[in-house]
Amino acid sequence: MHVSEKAPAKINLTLDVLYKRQDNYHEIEMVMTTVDLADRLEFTLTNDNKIRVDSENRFVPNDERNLAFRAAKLLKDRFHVQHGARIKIEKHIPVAAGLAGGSSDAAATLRGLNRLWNLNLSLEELANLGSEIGSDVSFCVYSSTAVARGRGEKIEKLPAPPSCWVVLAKPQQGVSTQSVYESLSLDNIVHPDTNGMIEALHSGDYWGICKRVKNVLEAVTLPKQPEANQIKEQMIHSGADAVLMSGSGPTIFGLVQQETRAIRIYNSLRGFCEDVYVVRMLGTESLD
Ligand SMILES: C[C@](O)(CO)[C@H](O)COP(=O)(O)OP(=O)(O)OC[C@H]1O[C@@H](n2ccc(N)nc2=O)[C@H](O)[C@@H]1O
Ligand SMILES: Nc1ncnc2c1ncn2[C@@H]1O[C@H](COP(=O)(O)OP(=O)(O)OP(=O)(O)O)[C@@H](O)[C@H]1O
Repeated sequence: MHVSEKAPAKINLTLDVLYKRQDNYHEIEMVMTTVDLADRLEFTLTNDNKIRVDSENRFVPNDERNLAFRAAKLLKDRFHVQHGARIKIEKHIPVAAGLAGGSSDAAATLRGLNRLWNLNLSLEELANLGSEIGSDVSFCVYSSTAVARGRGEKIEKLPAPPSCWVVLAKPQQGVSTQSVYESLSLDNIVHPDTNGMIEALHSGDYWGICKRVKNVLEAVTLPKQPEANQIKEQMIHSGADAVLMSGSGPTIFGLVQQETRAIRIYNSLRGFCEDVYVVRMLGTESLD
């Protein structure tokens, strides 16, 4: 028996850091949505009581370090599941990019195995379990549009942004999320207008959304990433409606309404950046 799940990439429309907590995580507030760049996962029921992951990607481990493996193990242990599963991951989301690829695979695994193993858990229960794996996993369980608070696990759903094109470009040099948070200076942060962004989403105001995109982690990552700066400048120069770094980076995304302009931006980046994509904004659950 097989089931399959789509694991979409997320982008941050805002990312704000409020303070550093006692547990060394940061209290954050961020508006996130999803784009139609997705990994595909297939789950096969096995009788051997084992979990096996196969990602066929040299940057992704297939053992217990894989976030999909950890999600499967968590479900299996917590609910005393006596079956096994083979998890095949077809990677399309670039790795260590700020697009929550691993978190989305973990979330898709929670949804997929919930079905394969007939556990009948709600999305809310899966999202709570997901927070034990990583801060972005709860959001990825819903894979819609939401404001995330706490360390990222408190999710309040929002309407999807108006339909548009999203150009994504990933510089070659990756970043470590942990070191980005550690290097952030909490003085002099210029905070995003999160409430304004939430209102713009409620009223379907595309230009209001574009005007308010902001990520405070850009201040850490961009000075160390000349390629990301070059991509940002090129996207602005080529007429993107809004340009921002996603998550802790280094991927830069641009929002565009017109397809012809999205393709022009894509072509202008291809000369110096290998990882460039043009996809549709998703924003709502479309997980099949
Ligand atoms: C940058 C974002 O991707 C934005 O969505 C997330 O905040 C990070 O999500 P993630 O990769 O799932 O993060 P985790 O695997 O939970 O944490 C990685 C590391 O990031 C730091 N971290 C993460 C989340 C948070 N609210 N505060 C933090 O300081 C911690 O040092 C942690 O050890
Ligand atoms: N299923 C997976 N897909 C991708 N990376 C994975 C997976 N499982 C574990 N990893 C490891 O996690 C690390 C981060 O990968 P990921 O693609 O999730 O980063 P990211 O997009 O920056 O995440 P985030 O935006 O949540 O910080 C990689 O170094 C990779 O080895």
